[in-house]
Amino acid sequence: MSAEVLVVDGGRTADQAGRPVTEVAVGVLIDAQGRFLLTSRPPGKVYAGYWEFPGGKLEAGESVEEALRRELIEEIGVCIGPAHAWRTQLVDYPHALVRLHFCKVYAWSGELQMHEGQQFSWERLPVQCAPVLAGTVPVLRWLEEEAAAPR
Ligand SMILES: Nc1nc2c([nH]c(=O)n2[C@@H]2O[C@H](COP(=O)(O)OP(=O)(O)OP(=O)(O)O)[C@@H](O)[C@H]2O)c(=O)[nH]1
Repeated sequence: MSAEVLVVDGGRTADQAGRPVTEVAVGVLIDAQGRFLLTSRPPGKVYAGYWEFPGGKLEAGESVEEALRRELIEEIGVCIGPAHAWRTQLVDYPHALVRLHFCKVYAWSGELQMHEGQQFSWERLPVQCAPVLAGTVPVLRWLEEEAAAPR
């Protein structure tokens, strides 16, 4: 769990007081070879073309796991097994203040299908795709830390 706010684009001080927080469920899908899945943000969305972990906003009444399961079916065509809550990160973008709930996922069914015109890549550290979304960068650091000192 991280209490720090990541402030992105604009060079302002964290001005999150009073802004609504958008809760976002994000999946770190890890395959049998230890690779993780990154997808590019679809055309037409903010930060289109930037690479991120797949996921999306919680709808009213949804848990993080429910939202993640729904989003991944909608966006990449796979139905996930258990979502293991891992870390959270508050990110202050000019367009939104988001709380990212990162979950590790080791099991899913179905073949990857990019339903929104994204690209996908199974990655290892250091990642080869660029640019990476600012809110994704801390996750890569956490993965590095875990690789250096497995829990
Ligand atoms: N999915 C995802 N979103 C991230 C990550 N890192 C990060 O800062 N975000 C931010 O979290 C928010 C997620 O919104 P989204 O646009 O993907 O969600 P969504 O599919 O529900 O959007 P919609 O409103 O178009 O339906 C965006 O502001 C995005 O910039 C990440 O690794 N994965």
